[in-house]
Amino acid sequence: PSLPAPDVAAVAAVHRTALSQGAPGALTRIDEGPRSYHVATGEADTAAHTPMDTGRRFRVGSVSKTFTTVVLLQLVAEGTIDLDAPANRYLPEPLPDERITVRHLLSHRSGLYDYTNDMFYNTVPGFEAVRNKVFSYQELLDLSTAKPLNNAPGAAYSYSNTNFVALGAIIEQVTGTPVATHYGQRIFTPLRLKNTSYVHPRTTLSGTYARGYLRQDDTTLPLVDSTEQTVSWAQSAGAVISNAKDLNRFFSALLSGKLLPEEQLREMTTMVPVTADGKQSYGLGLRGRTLSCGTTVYGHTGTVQGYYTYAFTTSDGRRSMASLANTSNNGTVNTTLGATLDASFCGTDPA
Ligand SMILES: CC1(C)S[C@@H]2[C@H](NC(=O)CCCC[C@H](NC(=O)C[NH3+])C(=O)[O-])C(=O)N2[C@H]1C(=O)[O-]
Repeated sequence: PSLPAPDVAAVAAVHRTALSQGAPGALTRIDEGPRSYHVATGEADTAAHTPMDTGRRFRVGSVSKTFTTVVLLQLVAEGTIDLDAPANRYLPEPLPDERITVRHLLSHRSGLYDYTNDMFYNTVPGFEAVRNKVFSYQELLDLSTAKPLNNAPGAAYSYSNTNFVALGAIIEQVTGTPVATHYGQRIFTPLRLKNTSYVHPRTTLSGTYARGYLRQDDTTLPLVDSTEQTVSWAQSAGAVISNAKDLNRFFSALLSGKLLPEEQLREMTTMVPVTADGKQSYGLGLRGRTLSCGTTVYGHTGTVQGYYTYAFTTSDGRRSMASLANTSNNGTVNTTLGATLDASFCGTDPA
């Protein structure tokens, strides 16, 4: 069944609301076959007063988790990794519970504590303390395993960056190759994602990009320019840089079966509800959202200092949308930006 046309006016209204709530700028790009729709609002750089445009690159945060999942599941398809094996079979140093499997990591059911809870408890001091730091995977895993598991492995969904740091460590341990090489060879190059990169631990963005602005916990204080950082606290859990066109191409290719064999795509899109209303779900490195019109879209969200991202596509990959607001530590903006999904896929503003 064909979807109603995107409501571009509603997308623009969502952007205006996000700006009224503190975002310097916002962009949304929708792609459907040869057609693309562009909405850009506000500023990409508040010092230079550079207007936002939909071609600009940005830090995608946890949307990186879906890229990591594609690499991992390609290794599963190649017979290198067994989804239901203990993660400890593939890690250089063991996690504290042998029952944690690779699948638990991909579905946030391992119970591993998320070290960013402590790292960013105080938003700006926490960020300033790590923005130029380079961590090893093991240092991040050690921060997590210093705390008890949130739940017994497999017993519950508990989202944790630690899971995708462990998966990055597994990829590098079993292949002897950095994740950056796998992202490039397996995804960026074949899909011609010319505006997508993994440059950890470099702190700068290349090409044309949106600057990111972190709101302080004391919201009366000015925004902090958080554009330059290593994102070493996240790496395979959050350090990819991309733009809206590339994210749309990535998620369309993924859901239309161009990146994974059928068996692995089926595993990835086997969704488990994670909200009481069942409208939000998680599969393997993939979020599902059932929208106001009943359409379910698949993708991921991202929160990294100065950048909120939504990147989703339809179950057949025919229509994709990527939205960015260049601020963070502002839950109101993050929730508001999510309404671009309904405007883009349901053709209505849910308000
Ligand atoms: C589950 C999430 C929301 S959090 C997770 C990951 N991002 C982080 O873990 C960063 C957390 C701190 C970010 C910071 N917040 C604070 O410092 C608050 N004290 C800010 O807003 O810039 C990502 O991305 N995921 C999002 C996701 O998957 O959507």
